[in-house]
Amino acid sequence: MASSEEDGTVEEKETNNKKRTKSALATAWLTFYNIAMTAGWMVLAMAMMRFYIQKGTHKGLYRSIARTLKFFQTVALVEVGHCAIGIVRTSVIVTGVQVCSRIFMVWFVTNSIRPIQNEESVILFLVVWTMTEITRYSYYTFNLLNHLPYFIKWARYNLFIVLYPVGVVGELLTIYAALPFVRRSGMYSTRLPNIYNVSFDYYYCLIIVMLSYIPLFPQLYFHMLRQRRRVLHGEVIVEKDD
Ligand SMILES: CCCCCCCCCCCCC/C=C/C(=O)SCCNC(=O)CCNC(=O)[C@H](O)C(C)(C)COP(=O)(O)OP(=O)(O)OC[C@H]1O[C@@H](n2cnc3c(N)ncnc32)[C@H](O)[C@@H]1OP(=O)(O)O
Repeated sequence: MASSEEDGTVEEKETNNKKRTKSALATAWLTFYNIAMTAGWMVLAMAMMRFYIQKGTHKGLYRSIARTLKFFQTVALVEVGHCAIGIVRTSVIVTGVQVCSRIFMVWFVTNSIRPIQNEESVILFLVVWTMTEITRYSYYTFNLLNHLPYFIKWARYNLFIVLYPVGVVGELLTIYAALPFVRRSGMYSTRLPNIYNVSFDYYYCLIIVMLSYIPLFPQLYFHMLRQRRRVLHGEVIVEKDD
């Protein structure tokens, strides 16, 4: 009896030690990740400002920052992994939609369709993304270090009220501007007849993506409003599981 109780205690201690090591490792990784991402988006912000000050135009700005943008936005895919393995308390679906829509905008719209790279709408969503990400990653970093200045917390849970819709407008206008080129060039499309007997039209795919903002964006926006109430006003929010 005594020995089984002792065994239980040893097992409990081992489990607790494992949990502590796991959570220390997770915290160390997340701190490193968030610092690197804050730095990355700050580099992007500075590169955009320098370009605009030197050239006096937004034309060519996208190409000048494309590599850095593609790198840091693509790396954000690991955030879906963070949710999946449970080291951050966020929904895989919410994070997945957010990250995938950004990656789609970068790789399959802005980067692949050169004629739209100088559109003002591209600059609009780039500026908005940059402001959002600098605030978001600095919030996570300071929060993990338990030294969170109130203005960063305030910015994280207030700026999105304006930035989120403005970013979405920039993204939608960019896709809209891409439509005529995609229709003319037939890019990423296959027409029948072909050996696979499959037809795909990227033009209609882009229209479907634009339409999918109607049901998806409000969900992300209301999710953030709930997070805002929870963090700034201490409300207890019960969210449905994934
Ligand atoms: C394949 C094609 C698909 C196309 C589909 C198209 C449809 C798309 C429709 C939608 C379009 C959206 C487009 C996006 C546009 C823009 O981004 S515009 C710019 C403005 N954007 C924003 O302001 C949105 C910002 N986005 C987010 O904040 C996130 O992406 C989020 C997932 C929505 C955030 O949600 P969540 O993580 O739940 O909120 P938080 O409060 O930040 O975090 C919750 C808890 O998790 C902790 N945490 C999360 N990440 C980290 C981390 N990296 N490090 C450490 N901790 C983290 C966080 O601290 C919280 O913890 P607790 O306080 O303990 O709860």
